[in-house]
Formats: sequence, structure tokens, C-alpha cells
Amino acid sequence: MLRLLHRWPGLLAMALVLLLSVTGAILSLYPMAERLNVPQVESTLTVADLAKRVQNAHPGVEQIRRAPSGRVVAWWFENGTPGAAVIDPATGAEIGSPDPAFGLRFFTDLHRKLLMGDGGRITAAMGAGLMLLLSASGTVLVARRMGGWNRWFARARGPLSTRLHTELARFAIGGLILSSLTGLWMTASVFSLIPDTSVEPAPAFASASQTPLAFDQIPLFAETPASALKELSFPSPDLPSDTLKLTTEGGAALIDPGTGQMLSFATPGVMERVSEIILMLHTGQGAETLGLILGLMSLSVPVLGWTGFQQWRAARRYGARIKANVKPTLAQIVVLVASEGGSTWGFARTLHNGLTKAGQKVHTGALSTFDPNRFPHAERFVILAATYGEGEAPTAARGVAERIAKLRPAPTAPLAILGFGDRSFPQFCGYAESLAQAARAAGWTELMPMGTVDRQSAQDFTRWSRDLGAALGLPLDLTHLPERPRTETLTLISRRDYGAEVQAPTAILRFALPRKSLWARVSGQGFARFDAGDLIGILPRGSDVPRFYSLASSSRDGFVEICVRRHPGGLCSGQLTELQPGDTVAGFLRPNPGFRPQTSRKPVILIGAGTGVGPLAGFIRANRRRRPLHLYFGIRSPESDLLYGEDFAAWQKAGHLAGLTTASSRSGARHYVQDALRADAEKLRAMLAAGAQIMVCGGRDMAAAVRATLDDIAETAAQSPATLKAEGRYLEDVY
Ligand SMILES: Cc1cc2nc3c(=O)[nH]c(=O)nc-3n(C[C@H](O)[C@H](O)[C@H](O)COP(=O)(O)O)c2cc1C
Repeated sequence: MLRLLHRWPGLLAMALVLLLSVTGAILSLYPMAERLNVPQVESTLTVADLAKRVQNAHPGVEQIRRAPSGRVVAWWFENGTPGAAVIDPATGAEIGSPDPAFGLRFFTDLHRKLLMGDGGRITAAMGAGLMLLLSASGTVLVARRMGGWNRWFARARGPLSTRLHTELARFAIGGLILSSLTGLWMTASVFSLIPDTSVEPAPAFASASQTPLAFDQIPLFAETPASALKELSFPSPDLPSDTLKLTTEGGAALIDPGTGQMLSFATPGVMERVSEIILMLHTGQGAETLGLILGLMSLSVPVLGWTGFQQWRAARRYGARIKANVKPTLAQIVVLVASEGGSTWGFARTLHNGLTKAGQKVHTGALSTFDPNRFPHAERFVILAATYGEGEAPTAARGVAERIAKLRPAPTAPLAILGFGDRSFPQFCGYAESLAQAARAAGWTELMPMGTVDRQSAQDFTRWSRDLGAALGLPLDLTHLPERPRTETLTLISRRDYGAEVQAPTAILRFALPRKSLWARVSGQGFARFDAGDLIGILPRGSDVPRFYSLASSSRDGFVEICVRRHPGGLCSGQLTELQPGDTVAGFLRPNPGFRPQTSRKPVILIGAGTGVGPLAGFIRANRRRRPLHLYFGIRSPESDLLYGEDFAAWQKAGHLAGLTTASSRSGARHYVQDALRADAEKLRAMLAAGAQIMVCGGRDMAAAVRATLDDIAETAAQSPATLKAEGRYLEDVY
């Protein structure tokens, strides 16, 4: 409920809340700028001195006002015309126009009333109300996420967007609550919803017969420092019994200009003082540093909005579809999920529903935010974890195994782990295995031995669910019906064929970008935004199990390109390599952020063989900044399967590709790509010493041979693939 209260106002009113916070942050700069720019009154200057200086310069002075920033403005009426100016209190001379600068007026109007009238004011107030709702619900959610109020300052866990959202919220929430509450108060007072209890001194009349005294003869003027002045009104020359009126923080007094006597006095009421403090807290006038801090806090709103939106999208994709998710603090069984592509969430949902039906209080959430303190009543933990790369964690769960290994004490509730993977990878369920080892290292009790699910096998899952049921003493026998991924239709526009002569029939297939709705474009969903190296899942006809291919293009190229080799008997590769322009396939996008060149100007050594050149070609095509990219490409024969052979010369000419080395295994000297690397050892070492990154894409055997060769070539431990990997400078996309 609380989450909904946080999410929907956030999403619906994002634009309005953003506008208010950014304009608020801009306006917070003005009071400080004003304080720094206007001359301040000397500490010894009295109201009498100031009044005299101004009157000398402008005998027709009607009023002097001093703002909290120290800015003194005088109004006068002389020779039949009114005038006003900012005054230098040291001389009484004019130093500028009192009208606010265009920027200040514009941003104030935008902030207060969206450049409209009362309708804008009410909308802005609604924005402030929503900000208050978001901040208040966010406060409780942060406390919940951290595992209680006493852990408010504990370290935030999880993927970057989640951490950033929590950290910023902790920094800014107090300021946002203050600004929205004070903003609401100010709008309410504009609409007279707050009683005006300002007290005025009782009316009084001056003795009309007396000539006005010099200001320093008036005791109150001589005693009051000019720094305490708020407003001084002079008597109207047309009304002989009119009085002087002096307003300071302490109150307002009416004074007889002829006798210097105070005729009446009023101190401000509680409400008036409260209103003043609220005005100061909201505008920063009179509290400029606080204003700047509040402005800085407001600036966190755009980032909070964006990271919150990212979390909503991630939750919508997976977690939000978990029905009857019990609060973490009340859960008996906690199911934690580490997934990249989302299919493991589908299994988690089946498990969640099965356990709930069996009468358990179950909470299912992402492993990335795991913190045992969030689950004080947990009796059992279950981790469902997919594996990526070479036995590595899905992107969001990186670092969790290391954290688990350091848990002291380990949770008392026993743990069951189920790994999801693919037996054709050498590190089958390698990440789940690392988690199991980490749990052992921490001394976390095992509920049952680790289970595995190969290629999302429903049978494997059912078998494991029975074992889990036995361990929990519950009748579990779960059937998982995989959800068909939501696909889009891709139409082939062109194909280039290679390799038939060397028994490696391969095609570069180029599809048109599917049409995107405006919403998909704005939110970057599906094919709206992707990079070379991301994956496309293709659902072949006759199967609900997707096959993944690395993308050889980015959305900026305006097409979707993949390289496919036809495997004997391969269902998907067979269908793809038979496509003709105009034919369609069903596909969906899966981001692969772990395989991207680092942003830097340093060289990149691209190593690929066969269809593995696809994403590498995509990086080269996208290399508009002409970073030095060196491609080592293993093929069978230059006459037959040199994929992108027609493009390399142009890319080299355009500066997109700095070096190209091919190694052909079925012609001439029978070279493999690792032989080409060995021949270039000197050059490679120099590039690595210059901070180069290595990216390898292709078959598993090729990748292993490349790793071994580079290990041989490395002269120092710092250049070894293991060290480079740990630094994120050695990336592999292997199949
Ligand atoms: C790029 C890529 C790399 C993978 N690497 C491994 C691996 O090293 N070991 C393994 O057992 N499974 C590996 N898999 C298989 C996935 O772990 C498996 O398909 C899992 O069910 C995906 O779950 P998810 O959709 O929840 O992310 C890999 C899959 C892909 C697409």
C-alpha cells in the first residue's frame, strides 16, 4: 500500500514535481547572491542616521524598507512623480532599480503559479502536496529497506539506481518535507486559508502644531540600529496629524514627528511570527545558507525521479507481478532472486504461489538488496540464481556472494539454493555454486543440497520443489508453465551470405527496427534503445525457448543486425538462415551491459572468430570518436567467410578501425587467431601497458585458447587475463 502511495504520485506528477524542485533550486541562489551584492549597513548606523541620509538625497521620501538580505529600498514622491531605488545605506545614494531581475520574476512566477493565475497556484500547491506525500512515504520505505529506523544510516545495497535512490533520499528527504510543507502553508495564506492575525498599533494622531524634529532627536530612532529596521513610513505632507511608523522585528510603533513620542505600539502575534519563519525557511530570505542547502536538496529530485522510474520499470518487469507478497518484516520464508533476463523470476513466482498456497507467509524479492536484518521473522531462506558470463553473477547481483561470505553472524534460518543455468556452459550454474560456497564460508546452515535447473527445465524445477517440500514438511509439487516472452516482429531487410564453400554457412541478417510507441521511446523500452553486444532473443517457430544472438548494431544505426551460422539440425539457426527479405521473426531484446567497451580514449583489442565478430563489428561501426580499435579476426578462408570483408576498408579509412589482423585456418599458413596474437606479442604488450581493454567474442574453445595465449604473452602479472578481468579490462562473450 505504502509502495503504491509512493510510486503512483511519483510517476503521475513527475513533471510537475521536477519543475517545482528545479525552479526552487534556482530561486534558492538569489537570496545569497543578493546578500553578497548589496552593501550592508554599518553596525553603528541607527535608524535616525539612515533616515537622515535618505531624506537628504530625497526630501520627498515616503518609505524605507530593509529586506532580510540587507537590501535597503526607498520610495519617494517628488515634483509630482513617484520614484524608488535601492539605496546605499552608507551615503543614502541610489545604486539601482528595485524591480526584480527578469530571471527572478520569471522563475518566481513559474515556481509559484506556473506562469498562470490562481489555477497555476493551485496546481503548484498540488505539486507541493504530492512532493510531501512522496517524501513522507519515501521516509518509511527507506527505513523499511534499511531494516528499521535505527539502521537509517546503514550502507545501502543493490544495483546503482537503487543505491543512488536510497542515498539521495536519506540526504534530501528532510529538506523536501520542509520545503513542501512551507510551500503549502504559503499558498494557503495567499488564498486566506490561514487567519491573518497581524497586529497593527492602535491609530493615533500627531500634534499638528509642532515642527518636525530632526531624526536624531527622536529617541526610538536614535536607539534603534538600522540593522533591525524592517520598514519606516514617513507622514504624508497633506495630513498634518499623520505619524511616523517604524517597524522592526520587535513590533510596530507610531511616533509623533513633532514630539518624538511613541504614541502606540504593537508586538507581532504568534501567527505572524510563524508566517515569517515559514517564509524564511521556504525562500531562504534571511537564512541564505539554509536556502542554498534546501536548494541543493531540491536538485536531488530529478535524480530521485529518474532512479525511481528505473526501479519501477525493473519491478514491473519482474517483482511487481508477484501477488500477495508479504512484507519483509513479517515473512517466514524469504525467496531471493538473481536474474538477468527475467525467466528466473517466473520460477520464483511459481514457488511463491505454491508456498503461499501451502499456508506460508512468503516474501519474494531481489537478491541484490539482500540484508538479513530486513527479515527478523524469517524461518527459511531460498535463493534462486541464474549464471552469466563464465560462471558469474547477473549484473544486478554482483558483489552479493562476497557480502554473504562476510556475514557475521550468519542468519539462523537455514538456506536452500537453486541454480539456473545451461549445461552447455563449462561453469554450469557457476554463480549459484559461488553463493553456496560463500554461505558455507559464513557458516550459514544448509536446508538441503544445492539444486540445479538446466535450460529452464520445468521437470528439473518440479523435482527440486518436491525435495524442498520434503525439507520444509510441506506437500510441494510445483508445475512451472513458462511465460512466453513478449516479442516484437522483426522484418528482414537484407542478408549477406558467407562460408558455404568452407562448410560454415553463415549470414549477416539485417532487420528493420520495429516501430516504437512514444512511451517506449521515452522509457527506452525494448528495441527503442540498445547497443552492439546486447542480446536478441529469437523464438523459433515450434518452440517457446528463446535462442540468443549478440547484436552487431546499435539502435543509433537504425537497424537490428545479427550474424548467424547454420548448425546442422539447429531449429533456430535453420529458420533464420532461410529468411528472405520481407520475412519476419519474433524477437525480444535483452540488455547485456557486461559486454561493452569502457568509456575512455584508450585502445581496445577486439578478438573474435566466426560469428563472434558480430558485436565487435557493431563496436567498430559505432566508433565515431575514432578510438584506436584493433581487431583480430579468426576465419576459415578469406575468400569465403570473411564476414564484413566489404566494410573493413571503409571503416579503416574513416578511422573507426585502427588495425585489422585476420588469421585463416583453412588456407595458406593455417593460422588461428591465437597465433596472430602471439605474432603480435610486442605490440599487444605495449597496448596493454597503455591501458588497453580486451574484448573477446566467439566459441568457448577459441576463448580458452586466446586466454591461455594472452597469459603467455603477458610479461607482468598486471597484464595477465586474470588481473585484467578483475579490473573489468578483459571481457568475454562466449557461446
Ligand atoms: C550470455 C549468457 C551467458 C550465460 N552463461 C552461463 C554460464 O556461464 N553458466 C550457466 O550455467 N549458464 C549460463 N547461461 C544460461 C543462463 O544462466 C540461463 O539461461 C538462465 O536460466 C537465465 O536466467 P534469467 O533469464 O533469469 O537470467 C548464460 C546465458 C546467457 C544468455
